[in-house]
Amino acid sequence: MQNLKLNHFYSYVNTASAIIQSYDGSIPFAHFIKDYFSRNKKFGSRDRKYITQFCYSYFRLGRSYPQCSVHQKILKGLECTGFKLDPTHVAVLKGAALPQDKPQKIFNYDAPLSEHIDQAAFEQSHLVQPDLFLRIRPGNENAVINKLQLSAVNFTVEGNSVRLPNSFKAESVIAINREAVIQDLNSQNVGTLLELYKEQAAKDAKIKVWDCCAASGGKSILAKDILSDIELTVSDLRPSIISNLRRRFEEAGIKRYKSFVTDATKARPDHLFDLIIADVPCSGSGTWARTPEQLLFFSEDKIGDYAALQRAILSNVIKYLKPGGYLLYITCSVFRQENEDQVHYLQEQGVQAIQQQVFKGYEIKADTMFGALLRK
Ligand SMILES: C[S@@+](CC[C@H](N)C(=O)[O-])C[C@H]1O[C@@H](n2cnc3c(N)ncnc32)[C@H](O)[C@@H]1O
Repeated sequence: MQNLKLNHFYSYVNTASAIIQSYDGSIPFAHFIKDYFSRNKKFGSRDRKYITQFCYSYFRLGRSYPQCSVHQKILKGLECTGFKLDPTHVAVLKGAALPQDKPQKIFNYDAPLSEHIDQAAFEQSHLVQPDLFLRIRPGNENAVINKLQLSAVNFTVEGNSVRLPNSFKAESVIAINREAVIQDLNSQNVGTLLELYKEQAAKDAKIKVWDCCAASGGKSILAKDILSDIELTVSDLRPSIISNLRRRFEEAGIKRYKSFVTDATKARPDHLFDLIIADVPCSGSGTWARTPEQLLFFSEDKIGDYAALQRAILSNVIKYLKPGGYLLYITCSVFRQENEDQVHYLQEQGVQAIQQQVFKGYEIKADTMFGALLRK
């Protein structure tokens, strides 16, 4: 990075600035910039890498420096993310100065955060991209570790979690979904609540599990790996999501399950469940170090919309819990309204909280998640 020729540096700042100014937040920035490069073929892979990095450095500052130009914010973002700027770099600002103060409004929302989240540390964590994580599936520990060793990538292993550099193409080395799943560390750690369920739940019959917001089935595969012998039902809102899930389950070797397309606020499954997993749609605010454009484009009033949708899903699905059945509520949000307040709401409906926890990712280069295990 620091060997970058000055004329290239200036050109990348100008291009990143133009891209940022044409982006309106309506699609993820990763898709937007991919599309931009596919329309603008003159950029080689090195150019694309730098321009992308320059754009993300800008977004990582969130709403800090509202008085500054896009060029100033790109340079300040680079400085805050470890690029050593000298006066020749700053010359691209054509006489304007680089702000000297630290970024103050990276995560600039008034809504209260969940308990025990260190606001300052959480805010600063957005300057760093989280790592890539694999969860090794049972029985594949040696195979996965051997393959990673042969690939010469730098990695660390803790239990069955593997931490890798973000640029690593895991699918070129590992049979993804069969041997290991790509899953953020704290999404994996939510599994501790499934372990708790396993300790507490009756063991006399096959556990009936409904993953009511299944997406491509990350939590279902986790549940299958932890609870083993389950009768699994999955559902989500759109057919395309369920067909992705089917593909993934095939790779994962999960053959026996029921799937259907339904709105979980209105779903009417034909039987009751021992365990419902509600990994609900949410602000995603615990994951914005991966998608820092959200720091600029997410508007606070959407928190209430998500909270209302979550409540509608919860108030419907708890009807399909057996008496004594368990609910695993999960978000990747840091906002109290989507987390503890929803647990409180469930308690008001007569569902008892067994354990709730913020899985903090901001000090360990991972996402922040919230999970609660409740019992009807
Ligand atoms: C956080 S994601 C679930 C992630 C998934 N559990 C995993 O681990 O990969 C939330 C999912 O809820 C789905 N969803 C949103 N609104 C819904 C609704 N009203 N009913 C059912 N699913 C919904 C979305 O399509 C999305 O796939």
